[in-house]
Amino acid sequence: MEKNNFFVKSHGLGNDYIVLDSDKIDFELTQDLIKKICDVHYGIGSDGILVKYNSDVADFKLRIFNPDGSEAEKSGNGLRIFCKFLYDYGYIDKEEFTVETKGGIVKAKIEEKNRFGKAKIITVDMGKAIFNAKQIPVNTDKEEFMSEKITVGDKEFEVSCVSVGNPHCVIIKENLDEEEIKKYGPMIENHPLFPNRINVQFVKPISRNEAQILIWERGAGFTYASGSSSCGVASVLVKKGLTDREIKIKMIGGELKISIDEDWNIKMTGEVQEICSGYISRELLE
Ligand SMILES: N[C@@H](CCC[C@H](N)C(=O)O)C(=O)O
Repeated sequence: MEKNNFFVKSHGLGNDYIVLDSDKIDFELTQDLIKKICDVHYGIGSDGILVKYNSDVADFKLRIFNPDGSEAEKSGNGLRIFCKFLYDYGYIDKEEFTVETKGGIVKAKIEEKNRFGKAKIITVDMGKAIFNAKQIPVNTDKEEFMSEKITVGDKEFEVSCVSVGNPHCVIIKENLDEEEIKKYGPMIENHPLFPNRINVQFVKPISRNEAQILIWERGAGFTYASGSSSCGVASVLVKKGLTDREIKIKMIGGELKISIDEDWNIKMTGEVQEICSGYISRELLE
């Protein structure tokens, strides 16, 4: 196989990722190189990097890197973008297949194609919502960490934590303020309660089936959308009895449909779009 350092950049609702095939790159993806590739001025620019590997337990294996070089267990937009790449670039001709991630094996389904015959709307079975504090993980003796007050800088927040493969800290608000999440998001992400750091969401429930959210992503910062955040928020809203089990999560970048069954299995459906493809320059790699 030719190692030509081919990449594809796509976005899911403005949350953008670069996809690489581990068999087609001739460089080591170090933390410094990940930071450089994700930087919009010195690299290609993206909210993260997705790398394809072969799997022994699923059709494919995916590793997900944040722009600070850390590795994430799961990513909702990342998974839909990765599945589009696999389908569009002929790695698979079935419309349903499985992907191994650090946060578990997921099932994906291409629901709708665009006028070019490429994948457009994808559903991913994201796995189960986990509320057990140790598994999230949260540094606490409590069994779950729901509706708990924590102090962050000069402010107190009521937080509810959940894992959907990766960890989330959900805060229900009457009004959503971008400046506020940009100020407190990084402090909550790095709070001593969260040994693996955490993704942060501010949520305004709108109805039994809709909520608006703002996102501060672990390792990435303020993003326009996040699939796993949408799943985390929906799980907390259902657990608190604030919404039904079919919920539309609205973000700056667009909407995702989330559905959660009685056993806390989560399904996420939404769009993806390719931005560009190319070859990473030798000059960037040296
Ligand atoms: N954008 C993603 C989440 C990516 C991983 C996250 N930053 C983490 O470290 O857990 C999504 O769409 O889910």
